[in-house]
Amino acid sequence: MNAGILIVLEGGDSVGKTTQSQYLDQWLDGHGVDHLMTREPGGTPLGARIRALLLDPASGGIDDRAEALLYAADKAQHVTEVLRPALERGQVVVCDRYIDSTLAYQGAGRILEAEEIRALARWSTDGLRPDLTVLLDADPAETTAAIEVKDRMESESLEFHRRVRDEFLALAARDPGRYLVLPARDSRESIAAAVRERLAPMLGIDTGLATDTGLATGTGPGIDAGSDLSGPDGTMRP
Ligand SMILES: Nc1ncnc2c1ncn2[C@@H]1O[C@H](COP(=O)(O)OP(=O)(O)OP(=O)(O)O)[C@@H](O)[C@H]1O
Ligand SMILES: Cc1cn([C@H]2C[C@H](O)[C@@H](COP(=O)(O)O)O2)c(=O)[nH]c1=O
Repeated sequence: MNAGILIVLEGGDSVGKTTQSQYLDQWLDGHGVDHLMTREPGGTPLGARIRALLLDPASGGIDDRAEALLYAADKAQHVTEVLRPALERGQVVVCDRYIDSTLAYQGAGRILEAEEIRALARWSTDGLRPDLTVLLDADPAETTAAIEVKDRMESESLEFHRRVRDEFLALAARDPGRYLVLPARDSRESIAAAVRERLAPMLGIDTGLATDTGLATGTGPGIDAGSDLSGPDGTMRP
């Protein structure tokens, strides 16, 4: 039985998961919520080495099933070493990618047998499911295709990334109570506000304002230069 809450950010490559993780991290900090930010693949020392293998274009033609098993190994280690202990401590855990990435990329993207991939994902995570998945949705022609230097997964075809997107949307449609689906090319701040609005009641945060950022005016976020978090005068937007 977990005392904590597992929130997952999902979506295709370059849809803005890291950006939204940073907003969320700052909001949780601002409200004094004991939380942990992590990601897959690469949320453990072993996972970091698996991630490097999986994403390096020099790894070349990794067999599809070998790829699925490497992602599964990363998950198993991450659940045991990081996710379960944090949830048992009662922390709010925010994870950049989780099971749905396996179902979407290995299942739909690589066209592996869906039931086998589901079983592998369940087994590797020891049945640990997210409390909420935030799916950032965008046409990969606008996101993945625009990446200048691509890793091994990002280098897959547009058709591959379209299958991935369609599977993410299908997973969300099957279980709408556990998903928040947001258009990934809306403004960064409006996406962050929608995430906060959904999470506040789950976390018992009384924001007072739906637009609450959890940040004091004038505290600078560590978000990239493309961010629209700060207003024209450098202060936080309300
Ligand atoms: N809402 C948005 N609208 C337009 N551009 C955005 C938005 N959010 C983030 N970006 C930009 O898109 C790029 C990718 O963002 P980010 O790194 O957050 O995505 P990601 O999903 O974490 O990527 P990856 O798949 O590599 O992990 C960055 O240049 C970022 O500034
Ligand atoms: C967890 C997981 C990830 N992937 C893919 C998705 C991305 O292309 C990369 C991870 O890169 P990011 O910069 O962290 O987004 O790996 C996957 O295919 N299967 C998975 O289970």
